Amino acid sequence: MISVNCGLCTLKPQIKAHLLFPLFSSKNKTLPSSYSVKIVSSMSSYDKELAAAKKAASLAARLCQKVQKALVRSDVQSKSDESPVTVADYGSQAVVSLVLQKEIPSKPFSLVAEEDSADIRLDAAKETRERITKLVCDTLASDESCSVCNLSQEDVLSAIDSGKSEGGSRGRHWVLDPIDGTKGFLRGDQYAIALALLDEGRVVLGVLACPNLPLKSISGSSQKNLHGEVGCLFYAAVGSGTYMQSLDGSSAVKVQVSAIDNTEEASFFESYEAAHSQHDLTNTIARKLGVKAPPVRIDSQAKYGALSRGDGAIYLRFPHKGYQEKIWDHAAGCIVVTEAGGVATDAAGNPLDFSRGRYLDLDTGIIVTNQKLMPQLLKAVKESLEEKSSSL
Ligand SMILES: Nc1ncnc2c1ncn2[C@@H]1O[C@H](COP(=O)(O)O)[C@@H](O)[C@H]1OP(=O)(O)O
Ligand SMILES: [Mg+2]
Ligand SMILES: [Mg+2]
Ligand SMILES: [Mg+2]
Repeated sequence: MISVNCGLCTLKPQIKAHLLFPLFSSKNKTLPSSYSVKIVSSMSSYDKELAAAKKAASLAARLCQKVQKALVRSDVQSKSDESPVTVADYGSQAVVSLVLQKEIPSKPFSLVAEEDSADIRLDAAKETRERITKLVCDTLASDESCSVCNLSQEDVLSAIDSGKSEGGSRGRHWVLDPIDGTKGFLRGDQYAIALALLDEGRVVLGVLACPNLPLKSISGSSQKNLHGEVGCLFYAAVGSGTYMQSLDGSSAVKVQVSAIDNTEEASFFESYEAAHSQHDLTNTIARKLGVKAPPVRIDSQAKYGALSRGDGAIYLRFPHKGYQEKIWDHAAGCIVVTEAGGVATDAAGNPLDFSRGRYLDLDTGIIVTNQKLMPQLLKAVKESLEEKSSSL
C-alpha cells in the first residue's frame, strides 16, 4: 500500500488534501491504480537532515546521469583493488559533501565515504581533476539555491577527502556510497547514490537515488528489459516509514515490502555480477524454499529500493570468501527496507551493526525479506551453508 507524505503536518487534513491531490498529476506522474492513498505525517527529529540528504543525493544523481549519458574512456580508472572508479564517483562524493556541509553548517561534519582523492592528485591526473571540478561546479550551479559556484580544484579535492572519517558508535556520521554499482553504471544499467546518517551507531535516515530504476514495479523483469519512465528517490527516517518519489520531483508515496508469506510465490534479487555474490549458493537457497521465479539480477542498492516497494520478496547477498562488506554498501538500503516493514540480517540472523567503523563485521552474508518469510529463509540459508561446507 502507498500513502502520501505531505510534509504539511501542521495543516488541517482538509487543507492538506486540497493542497496535495493536484500534485498527483504534476508532470504526468500518476500513482499506479493498484495503490491506495492516504495522507500521513512523517515529521521526525531528523527532518532537516533528511531534506539535506535528499537534495544532496538528487544533485549527485544529476551529475552521474550526465556522465553516464556521454561516458568516455578517460572518465574511467582502476583502483588498487582492480575495481573501477569514474569521474562521476568522485564528482558525486564532492557534491554530496559540499551540499551537506552547506545545508547543515551548525553540526560537526563527519562523513564515511568510499572514495578519496589520492589517485586524482597525481600529476598524470590533471585533466581528470579539471573535469571533476567542472562537473561539480556545473551541477551545483544548476540548482537555484546554489546559484554561484567558484570552487577551486583544491576545494573539490578536500570535499572528497572529508569522507575519510572512521565512523563508529559515538556522535553523528554521514555514510556515503557516491556510486554504488559502478560496474552497472559503466554498462549503462542500474546504480545508486546511497546516503545514510548514523546517530550513536544507529542508522537514523537513508536516501537511495536510483536514476535508472523504473518508477513502476520491475517485478518479473530482468535488468536488460526494464521499461517505462525511470529515476526513483527512496528515503526513510527512523520511525517514519519509507517513501518514494521521482527524481524530477513528483509527490512522494509511502511504500511497503511485499506481504507474501508463501515462499513458492516469492521472487528474489541478487547481484548482476557473479563476482560479487555466490550465485550457486543463492540458487540452492531458492530451491530449498521452492521459489519458482528465476532470480532478478540487478546492480547496486537499487535492489533494496525495489524490495522496499514489494517488487520482489527476498534479497540474497553472499560475497566470495575474503570480501569484507563496507557500511556504505548497506546503511541506506537497510533503513529503506526496514522502515518499509522488512528485515535485514546477516546469514545467522543477527542485525547489521553499522557502529563498528568503515566495515561491517558479518557472519557470511546478508539476507533481506519481510517478517513472515524470515524464519523460513534463515532455515534454508543455514541448511545450504552447512551442505556447502560439508561438500568442500
Ligand atoms: N569483489 C566484490 N565482491 C562483492 N562486492 C563487491 C566486490 N567489488 C565491489 N563490490 C561492491 O558490491 C556492490 C555492488 O554490488 P552488486 O553486485 O549488488 O551490484 C558495490 O558496492 C560494489 O562496490 P562499488 O560501490 O564500488 O560499485
Ligand atoms: Mg567502488
Ligand atoms: Mg558500493
Ligand atoms: Mg561505490
